Amino acid sequence: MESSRMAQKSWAKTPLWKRAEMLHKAGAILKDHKKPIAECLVKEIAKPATDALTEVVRSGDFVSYCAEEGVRILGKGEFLVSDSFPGNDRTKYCLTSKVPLGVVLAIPPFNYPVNLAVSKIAPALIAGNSLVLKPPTQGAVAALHMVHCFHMAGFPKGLISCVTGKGSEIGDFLTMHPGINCISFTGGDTGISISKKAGMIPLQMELGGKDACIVLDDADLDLAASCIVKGGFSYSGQRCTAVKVVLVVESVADALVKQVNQKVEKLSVGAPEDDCDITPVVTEFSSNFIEGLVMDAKQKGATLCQEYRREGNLIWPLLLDNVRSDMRIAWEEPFGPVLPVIRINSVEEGIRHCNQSNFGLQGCVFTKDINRAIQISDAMEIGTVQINSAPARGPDHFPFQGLKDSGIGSQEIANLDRNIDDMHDKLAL
Ligand SMILES: NC(=O)c1ccc[n+]([C@@H]2O[C@H](COP(=O)([O-])OP(=O)(O)OC[C@H]3O[C@@H](n4cnc5c(N)ncnc54)[C@H](O)[C@@H]3O)[C@@H](O)[C@H]2O)c1
Repeated sequence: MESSRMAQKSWAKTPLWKRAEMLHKAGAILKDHKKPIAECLVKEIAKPATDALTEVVRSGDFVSYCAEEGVRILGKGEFLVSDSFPGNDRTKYCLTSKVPLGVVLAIPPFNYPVNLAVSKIAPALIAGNSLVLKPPTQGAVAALHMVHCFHMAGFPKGLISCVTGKGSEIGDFLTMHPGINCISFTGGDTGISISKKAGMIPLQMELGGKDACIVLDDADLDLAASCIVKGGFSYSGQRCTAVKVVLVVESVADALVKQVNQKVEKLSVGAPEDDCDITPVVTEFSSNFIEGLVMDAKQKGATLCQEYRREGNLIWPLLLDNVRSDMRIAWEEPFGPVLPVIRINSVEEGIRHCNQSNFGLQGCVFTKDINRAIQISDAMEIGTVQINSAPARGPDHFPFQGLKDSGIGSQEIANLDRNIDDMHDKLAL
């Protein structure tokens, strides 16, 4: 904490163009080291090999993009005159510019230990902050390699510190430390408890989701089924933006379920090294939790479209049809390759289900009627709605944020000028 505080002071005085130059260098080095870092992701979090490489490359690109946008956004200030407000003559002038917050604590989750770390690190650094990174337990080795790339680019060590350890053991020390000036967290409900414990500092929270996919009777069912399978089962469903509940109008439900099932049968199940679609989920605890949700739904009468199968932490993809709202899986986030389908009698019923959730991250609507799609999107109380496309974060420069228990603030570079995580407005009167 002390070295971070000291390093930040001189970093804030480093010219903006120089900060950008170093970030560009770090982005390039990160991409040069994509293979060893991706190998860590494969071993540590069972991410399929190709996706692991994509995560590192996209992270390198994001660092460069941040440097570029940062120079533009932070290079500007504002000039105000007093007579634009009633009752004032032109006797006062106001100059504003952005200044850094200080030490930013960055806590990413296990599912994107590199990308979701970099998406906190790069905006914070370009804005003149220092970083204390607490990587997830699973993914810590990949994160250490990634931080090493920043050090190789010439960033002083104290500026980016990586503190490994279990969140349950070192989390409180870090999040409640008086030397922290901002917390940028991505993860589950832990974020809610952190927000209650943290002091009076800016918080940015990207938390869980229960992304609903509403399918109307006029939808292109083949497209909807492809997006549901991609959205629901990529990285074995361990994505905040995974489709986590399908709400389909009864008249097309049989046809949709049939098409989704046909695609589910084709998913490969096995090792991440073999680039299988479905790989083991992250922990035994997680596997047991997913199994609990499946068994609860089964007991209460859901239709299991495939046989439930599990070997260790490897869970075969499963579609659960005829799920009802008294089942846990209708509301809880499995973070695994199991996807509930709720049949609805009207679009309003689908919107109601979506809005009753305590989450409000993303969702999607499938219909050929774009006017209806926009009206439904507007009615869904969530951060982002995808029309005729699966929920997803990105491209990485798009703003991304959750409502309700899904988060506070938006992390993206497009919002750098409005984003209190990385800087605040300084007034010079
Ligand atoms: N909204 C988003 O952008 C987004 C993106 C990815 C994942 N997620 C969410 O993340 C969750 C899955 O990730 P996870 O299992 O790693 O989440 P998690 O909340 O268990 O852990 C997230 C991070 O918090 C740390 N942590 C744990 N206890 C802590 C404590 N007391 N103090 C400080 N840090 C602590 C963990 O070590 C990890 O680094 C899902 O709920 C998913 O929806 C959200």
